[in-house]
Amino acid sequence: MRKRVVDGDGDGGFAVLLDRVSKVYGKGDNAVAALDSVTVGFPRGTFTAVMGPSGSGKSTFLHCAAGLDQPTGGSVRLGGVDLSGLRETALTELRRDRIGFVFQAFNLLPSLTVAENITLPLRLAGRRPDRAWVREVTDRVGLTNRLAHRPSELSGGQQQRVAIARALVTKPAVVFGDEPTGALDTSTGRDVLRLLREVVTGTGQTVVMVTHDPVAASYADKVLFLADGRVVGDLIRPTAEQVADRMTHLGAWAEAASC
Ligand SMILES: Nc1ncnc2c1ncn2[C@@H]1O[C@H](COP(=O)(O)OP(=O)(O)OP(=O)(O)O)[C@@H](O)[C@H]1O
Repeated sequence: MRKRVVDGDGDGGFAVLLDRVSKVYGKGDNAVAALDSVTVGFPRGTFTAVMGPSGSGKSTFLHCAAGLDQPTGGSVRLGGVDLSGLRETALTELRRDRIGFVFQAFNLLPSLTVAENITLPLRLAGRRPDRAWVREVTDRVGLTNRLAHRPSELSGGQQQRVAIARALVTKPAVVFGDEPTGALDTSTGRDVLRLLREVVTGTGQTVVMVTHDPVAASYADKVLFLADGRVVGDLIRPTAEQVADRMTHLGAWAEAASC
């Protein structure tokens, strides 16, 4: 029997809920099933890392969960709202108001100052930035004395902290990270992970992060393992060693499966 997530009151405490989500790229002989009936819920106020071998479907998973890409089957619910029922404008608004993104490559606008980059999502939404809130967010990421600088005048870690402040400024329910520490050195990466951890512990927001790094994953409450577009296991309160061990086995399994 297929597994189903029971969702009593609309979202049942889940910030994001994927129910039998599939994604097939291409058609006929060229069809690739990047996600194969994935059912998983992310409870509010939790930090989840998503891991798996190259090509296992992590990016596709993140894009479908965040409403950046449409599944070919199943449904994604964000805060109780079924994304497949939304028109493009409503989806854009929902993403803007309820979701924050942090990417490996920071994706800051080089010609804008730090302050302008951070408040950009508010201005795009036609909302006047609340000075006290912007101050609090920049304080939290430790950038208050850099507000007039351009991204090129900052280190990689500082640029990623700007990106995190930009992701938090709309007070999103969920922050999605796509390898947020991938371009950073070890100690700067740890600062960013502590910050993401704080987002969950301090304000009860939900973080879902794709990573290749077992140490990064150990900052999460739970690690979800993907292989061949399916969820093949998880670890609760993982240590880096446990994650690395599981990844080694998954990697070997993926290699054997592709032979
Ligand atoms: N636009 C696309 N068209 C066709 N196939 C695609 C497309 N995007 C991804 N795929 C395929 O879907 C599968 C999953 O890809 P995805 O990028 O989600 O994996 P991943 O786990 O994020 O990989 P990596 O760790 O290497 O970034 C792969 O087999 C990939 O080749």
